[in-house]
Amino acid sequence: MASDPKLHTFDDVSKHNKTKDCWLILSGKVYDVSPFMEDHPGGDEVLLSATGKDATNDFEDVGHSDSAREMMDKYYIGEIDPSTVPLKRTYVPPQQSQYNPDKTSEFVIKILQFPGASPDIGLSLCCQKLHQERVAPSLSSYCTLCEGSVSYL
Ligand code: HEM
Repeated sequence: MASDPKLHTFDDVSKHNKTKDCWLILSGKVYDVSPFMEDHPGGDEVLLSATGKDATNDFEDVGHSDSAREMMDKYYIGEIDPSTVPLKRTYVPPQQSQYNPDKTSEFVIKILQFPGASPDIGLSLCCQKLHQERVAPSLSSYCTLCEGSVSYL
């Protein structure tokens, strides 16, 4: 009767992350690829960078051949205990910073002060967007983009 495969914890597998001691997790299985490091056609560095995580996607992205997949049996040493694998982190986007009209004014002034800036470009502050139009600056005007009355700097 075949014995049950050895169950490895994620932390235990992750400790094997050196050139002469390298274990990988691929599709729930654990491989000790230490004897293969020098011979791996993709080099040893990619194997090292695939330690300490589920490397299935990295392995599949390369598009390994059938013969590469057959070779894997030689290095199989057991299964990963799924309950020990850390949950995937979800990306939480940083909070949008609040719009600060003062900063925009500073920005507009900087543009206007930019050497070589054409004197016939007026920058409107309508809708708090920076619409740039080739108009002669005047105190107030009508913005065709926002369809509203605006002031030009
Ligand atoms: C037990 C695990 C692995 C075995 C037996 C293995 C075997 C092989 C073999 C035989 C090749 C030659 C091309 C082919 O026949 O597909 C290859 C290429 C390659 N492998 Fe792996 N590999 C393993 C894991 C990995 C992992 C985890 C990575 C991580 C990204 C990786 C990255 C690469 C790369 C970048 C190449 C070169 C592809 C190219 O230049 O076309 N391999 N591997």
